[in-house]
Amino acid sequence: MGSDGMDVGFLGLGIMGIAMARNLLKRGFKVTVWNRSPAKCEELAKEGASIGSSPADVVKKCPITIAMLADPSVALSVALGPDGVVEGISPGKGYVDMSTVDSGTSSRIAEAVAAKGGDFLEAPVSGSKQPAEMATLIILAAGSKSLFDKVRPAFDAMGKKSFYLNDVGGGAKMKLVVNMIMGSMMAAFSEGLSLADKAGLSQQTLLEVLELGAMGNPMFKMKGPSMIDGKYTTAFPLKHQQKDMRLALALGDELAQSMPVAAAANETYKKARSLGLGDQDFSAVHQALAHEAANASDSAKAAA
Ligand SMILES: NC(=O)C1=CN([C@@H]2O[C@H](COP(=O)(O)OP(=O)(O)OC[C@H]3O[C@@H](n4cnc5c(N)ncnc54)[C@H](OP(=O)(O)O)[C@@H]3O)[C@@H](O)[C@H]2O)C=CC1
Ligand SMILES: O=CC(=O)O
Repeated sequence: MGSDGMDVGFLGLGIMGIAMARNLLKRGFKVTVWNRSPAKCEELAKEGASIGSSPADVVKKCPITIAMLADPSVALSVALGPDGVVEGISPGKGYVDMSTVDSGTSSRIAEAVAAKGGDFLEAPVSGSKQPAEMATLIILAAGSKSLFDKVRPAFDAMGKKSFYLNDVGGGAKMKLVVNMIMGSMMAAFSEGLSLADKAGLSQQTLLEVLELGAMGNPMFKMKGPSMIDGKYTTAFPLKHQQKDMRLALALGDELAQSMPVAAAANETYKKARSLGLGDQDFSAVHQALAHEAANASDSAKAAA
């Protein structure tokens, strides 16, 4: 399916949003963008985008508006705040929020959009900076089925597979489960690298052993070598991974689902944030463990 010159609004040009909006432009969509920091809009304007003056302005200009924003409080303020999305909604307009948020946030936005006669779809994505650039995201949509069908060409321009997961909440919850697993895996991987190092083993050999067996996976393969070098170039900011752990744990609380592994991993991400690592890649959780190790060895020296 092609774009047929379809008009789409795009709010939020962070690491993910700028790559996704760029793919829409490349596939022939007419894109109107808005971002809190205007410099990023200028960058896309050079590639053919129009710039809206506020979220409400973008929604008024476009039949469908997509958002990719930091977290629940930002998603709520951009949707419901002054000059926000809901101010621009009128019957027939569609709003697609692709940010990773909890289902309660999504439902509040859905209700406000519906009250103005609009359609709402939540559509968080699995896949990081590179899949966003390569248009290979996995899209986890839920909400209005007719809006899902209408926005499908745009999803196809940004991703490799789109799931329709029924009522609002289905996409948000699926994304949180997936990222809770990813965050726990990364924390365990970081502990393993640190333990191997302390045990006098080659971390490089550990990577090779993992890769050859059933635990081999693209994430360890891609992130492992730079983690060994202590480099954490941001693709998925650690502060967002910790937000996802927190939201997944809240879902577990609500459903009385025991999640001891995720709870322990969350503590490590919190520690990493407290060390000022929130804007680095989530693999910098490895640094928090190195910090613990350095502190432990300082205490041992002091006690000796
Ligand atoms: N990076 C990744 O690998 C992935 C991220 N996600 C999720 O996608 C969403 C976006 O992620 P990502 O692009 O990495 O995040 P970034 O932190 O790079 O971008 C966040 C976006 O939110 C905007 N924003 C932040 N605070 C405010 C505010 N107070 N008011 C208005 N706008 C604001 C930023 O604007 P400004 O430019 O002005 O700061 C920016 O456009 C998050 O929910 C994240 O969890 C999902 C899959 C992968
Ligand atoms: O949310 C992050 C991702 O890589 O997916």
